Order: sequence, then structure tokens, then C-alpha cells
Amino acid sequence: SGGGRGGRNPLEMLARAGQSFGLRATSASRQARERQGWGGLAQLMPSRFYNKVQDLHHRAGASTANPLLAYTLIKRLQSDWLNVVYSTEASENTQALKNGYKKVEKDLPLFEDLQGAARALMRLQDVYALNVKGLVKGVFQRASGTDLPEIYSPGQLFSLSADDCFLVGKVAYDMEDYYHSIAWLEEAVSLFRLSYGDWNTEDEGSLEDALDHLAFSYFKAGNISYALSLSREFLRYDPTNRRVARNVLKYERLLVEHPESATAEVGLQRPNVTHLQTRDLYEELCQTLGSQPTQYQIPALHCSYETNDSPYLILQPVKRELIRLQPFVALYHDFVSDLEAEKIKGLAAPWLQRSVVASGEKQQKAEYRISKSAWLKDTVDPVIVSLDRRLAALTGLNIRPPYAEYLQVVNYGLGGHYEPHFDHATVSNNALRTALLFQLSSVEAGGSTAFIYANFSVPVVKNAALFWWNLHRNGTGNGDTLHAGCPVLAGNKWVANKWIHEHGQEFRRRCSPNPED
Ligand SMILES: O=C(O)CCC(=O)C(=O)O
Ligand SMILES: [Fe+2]
Repeated sequence: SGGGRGGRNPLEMLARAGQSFGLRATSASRQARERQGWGGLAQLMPSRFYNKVQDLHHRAGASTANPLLAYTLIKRLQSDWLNVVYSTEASENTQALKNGYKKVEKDLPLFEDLQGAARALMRLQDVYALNVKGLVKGVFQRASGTDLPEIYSPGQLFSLSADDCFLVGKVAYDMEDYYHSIAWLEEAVSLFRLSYGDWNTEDEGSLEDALDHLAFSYFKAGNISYALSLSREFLRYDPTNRRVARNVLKYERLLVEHPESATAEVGLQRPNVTHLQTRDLYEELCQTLGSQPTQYQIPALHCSYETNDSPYLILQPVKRELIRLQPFVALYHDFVSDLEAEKIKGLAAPWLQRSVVASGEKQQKAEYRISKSAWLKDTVDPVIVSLDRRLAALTGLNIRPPYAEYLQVVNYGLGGHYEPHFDHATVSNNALRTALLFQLSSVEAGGSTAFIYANFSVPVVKNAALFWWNLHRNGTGNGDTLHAGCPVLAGNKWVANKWIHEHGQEFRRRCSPNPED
């Protein structure tokens, strides 16, 4: 990427700080000075000196008209600063900072985590059709063309910095995903332009870096005239960059050779994820509830108290809301208590690992399932035993191992999701007949469970258990059960899966030769 980051050198910063001191310390120039990177130096210098300088600059009416102030300003810039910056105290301070950092470094997120977080933002942008311009300002508004209301309104607006946007764009750029890199680098460039000359110690990128990446993204997307004007802008800031100068010549030549490309409309497409043929349907169901028939339309869809003729449930029947008949999907409200939910999350937390998916014989991480999960045996705590007992009573099924899986606790964080899939395909020789999804938390936005072909989604209802049959009564998979966990837009989603196998239920659930049953 382009070089020429301004102002990494503390002396350069001093020079700039001196220029901006000007002749009078008005409050506007004070603000400008505060953004000039004094903060970055604060950690390197004794706080006494820092406070002294800060105080001088903040003093109302401080003016170089006063010869004493003028003298000390010049002395400060020529001598004091050099002594401070090159003092043993400054190097001891940076050493202490570095040592402290080294101590916690192993517990800090990896670059892979940061990339994942950037991808999560892009996923939310896509699945919830969010407008990047708004998102950067902290507003979750829909991209134009949809008349859907704001999907999430945070209590407090939080906006992203130029460098925050740059990094998201850079992650997309490195994946050769110019659709996303353009959207995010556009924001980075606009914000860097606004603050040009102010340098933040913590920033990774600069206006030049953002222009460089954005120009190349536009070139790759076929918009050569825009790539050219961005590259020219780059050269205004960094005229000696030969690579970008060569690019300018190349773009100019291309425009002469293919003048039609200057005005060509560039229709940038979202990168196509081939394994997701149902993408549009899936995203629509994440944004809305889909086609939810009411009980008035289908009287069989009603709420009831269920005991399943089990003595165990007579005194405390389960509250069932029938959601669909084909495929059969029911929501059992208050199936777990708050206390049980907290207990289960607490038991699983130390064991959480990045979730995997079946890939042939192996299990591996996949971008289409982003969550952490842990398996809990019923021996770890009586809470699991009592949950199993209630489940067995309700379903009448044999849920002892090996006839059912252990409880799988799943935690979805930032942008966590599980794209459309079948559960029954995951264990080939011992199909998973039913799926039960216990909802151990609520979420602030997003995170619904969407049934793609059946065209509806169920929002997260805390403490409820979502139930469906994955298999027909004849033992074959029910293709209508294609389902997904939508990305969590705000909050932290906890669920627990219980999959009950086909084998072991022979005398408990009748089979049927009818492939429709
Ligand atoms: O989290 C969800 O809503 C769905 C989870 C799921 O389908 C699974 O874990 O297999
Ligand atoms: Fe699933």
C-alpha cells in the first residue's frame, strides 16, 4: 500500500504543533491543537511537563504578544521538547508500556479475530440491508429501496472513525471483495479527508492508504475514471510515490484507448456465495417474520397446555404454541426457567470452542457457522438431568445416549450466525429425527431462526424451546426443514441444541410408509 504516512516522527509532530500554535490561543485553534497528536505524546512524557504545556495552551488570552510567552514557546519547541523526548524517563515510560502490553498480549484478540469482526459488520450490512453511510454514523437504517423501519436503535449513537472504516475496507480488499471494500473505503476516505493533518497514534491507516486502496478497488470494479481521480488526489499528498504515478499513467492510457469506459455504469455485485442458493429468501426472513399465518387462517395453529399423558407434566403442563403443521414446528414457552438458563450457560462457558460443521468424515470451522459451542453431559449437573426428564416426558422419546446427543450449548456473538442447513444430514448413519432448540437468552435485534422453504422465521423467545421433526415418519429427511440462525445484530444469543436420533424410538413413535407424514 502507499507509503507516506504523515507524522509518525515525533519531531514532525512538534513542528506541526508549533505551526498551529499561531499567534493567539483561541478556543478553535486549541481544539485543533488537541487533535494534533499531543495525546499520543502524553504517554511518553512526564505528566508534569504535559500538564504545564496543556495549561499554557489552554490559558485564555495567552498570546505571543507577551515576550515572556513568546520566548518560552520558542524555547519549548527548540529545547524543552527535545530534552523530554530523548530523556531516559521517556524511554522508561515506553518500556513500562511495552512490558505491560506484553503481559496481556496472549489474552488479546488475534488478527484473525479482528478480521472476523470486520466480516461480521459486512455480514450485518448485507443480511439486514443496512446502509454503510448510516452504519458508520451509528444508525442502523436500511439501504435505499426498502421501506422497512430501522431495525435497531441503540440507546446512544456510536460512530466509527476513519481508521475503523479503513480496516473493514482493507479486510474486504484483501479478500478481493471490491463490493465491500469500495463501500467502506469511501467512508474512510471521506473521514480521513475531514481530519487531514491530525494524526492519531493508534491509527493503522491514513488518507493516502485509503485513497490507494479505494482507487485500486474502483479500477478492479471497472471504474477507471474514478480510480484515476483518486490516484491523482493521492499524488497531491505524496507526489514522490512512483507506483501510484505509474498507475495514473496506466489509467490515463486506458481511458484514451477505451473512452467508453469513462462513462460506463459499473454495477458492482455482492460477491456471490455459491453454496447459498436461497440467499435472498434467507435474508428476507432474517429481516421479517415471513409469512406467518394466524390462527384465524389455520385454526389448527393454536396454543395449548401439553401433558403428553405423562404424570410428570400433569401439575405443570408445557405451554405449546403451534407455529406450523408442515413441517411441524412448535414453540414451548417457559420450557426452562431463568435460573436453569443461567446455570446451563455458566456450566458451558469454560468449555466454549469455535463451532465446527461436518465436512465428510471430519469436523471443521466454517464461515457459514460462526458461534462457539460446548457439549454438556447429563452427569455434569442435576439441572441437565431435570431438563432431560422434562424433555422425555414431553416428547415421549428415548433421549438416553446413544439415542440422543448430549446437550450442545451455543453462543453467538458479534454477527454470529448459522446459514441455511439441514440438521438431519449431519449424521449420516444415524439420522437426527428431532431438533430442540432451547433459547437461553434474548437478543436485542436479529438472531431469529428462519425456515427457508417453509417461509417463516421465529424470533428468539427467552426460555422457550423450539421443536421440529427433521425426518418424515418413513425415516427420510424432510426437505422443508431447511433452517438457519440469522446473524445476531445486537446482543448475545445463547441457545442449547438437543438432537434426538431415529434409532431407539422404534416403539415410541410410529413410522409410516407415507412419505408425506
Ligand atoms: O441458532 C439457531 O437459531 C439455529 C441453530 C441451528 O440450526 C443448529 O445449531 O443446528
Ligand atoms: Fe440446525
